[in-house]
Amino acid sequence: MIEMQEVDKNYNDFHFHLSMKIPKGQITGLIGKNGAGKSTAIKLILGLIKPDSGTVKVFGTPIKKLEPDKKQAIGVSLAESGFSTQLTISDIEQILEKTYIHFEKEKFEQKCKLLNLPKKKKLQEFSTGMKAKLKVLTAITHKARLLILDEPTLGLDIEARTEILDLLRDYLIEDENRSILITSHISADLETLCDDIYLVHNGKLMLHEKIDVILEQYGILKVTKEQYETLDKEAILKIQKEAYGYACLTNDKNYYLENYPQIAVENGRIDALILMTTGGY
Ligand SMILES: Nc1ncnc2c1ncn2[C@@H]1O[C@H](COP(=O)(O)OP(=O)(O)OP(=O)(O)O)[C@@H](O)[C@H]1O
Repeated sequence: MIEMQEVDKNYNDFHFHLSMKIPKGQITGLIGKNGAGKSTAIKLILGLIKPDSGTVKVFGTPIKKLEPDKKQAIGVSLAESGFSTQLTISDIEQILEKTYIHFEKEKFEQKCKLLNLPKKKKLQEFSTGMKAKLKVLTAITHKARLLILDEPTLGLDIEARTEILDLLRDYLIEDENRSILITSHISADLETLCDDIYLVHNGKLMLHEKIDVILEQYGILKVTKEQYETLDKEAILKIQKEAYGYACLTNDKNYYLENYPQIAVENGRIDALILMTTGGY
């Protein structure tokens, strides 16, 4: 669905370099702290900015050369909705109807009701949650095969986040060949949604792993200075100094659970992974 090969983009002192593959039927999470390069990746994929070198293909073709019907098969949700704040949902519905050949009007209206989105209010009167839901809704209601979502749950409370994640799950249930690329800076939401995770930091790939592997095999060992001295460090990826001793990131927690029963081992969670992989030594 998406293939990014050895792509470079330089902004003053920020150097982005990434290769990434998003196959059919998979939800891929692109995660990293603020300023890691997530939006840069999305803009490169959508052809909104040009790479300095490398290639980006969507459906096997550089985005600028995509035929119109293939462009219609991409659903996008970016930081800015692209709609004037003077518009209402009724206005937007008409725009979507004219823009997309496969616009699903009934589904759009039904979901607006379900999500309590008012049809007659102008966007400028919408809350953050309402705007976020509308952005995702416009991306999923024209039978897109690929969704590209930049921080769709940013700044939302748990209820609004759950509603958005449910929309995305329903979208995938409708057709298992669909794919989603979703970015987030710190979010446990992605653990329940994604199949695959790319973790970026300072424009570079720090980790690419299946979510199942992260949850089953990654862990953080909490060790005292004495325990640290005798610890087998073969499967330790990162070490961080703590008040009690050290926190050690491993991709083989079961080895430590079996061989060092006295050591406390926390399960690998995405938030902890971001902190450990981008800090420590
Ligand atoms: N047009 C631009 N000109 C110069 N620098 C830019 C430009 N766009 C982005 N950058 C820089 O690129 C870096 C990565 O920004 P990017 O928006 O991709 O990060 P991000 O991971 O999406 O962050 P956030 O979670 O805060 O949205 C930042 O240092 C940013 O200042």
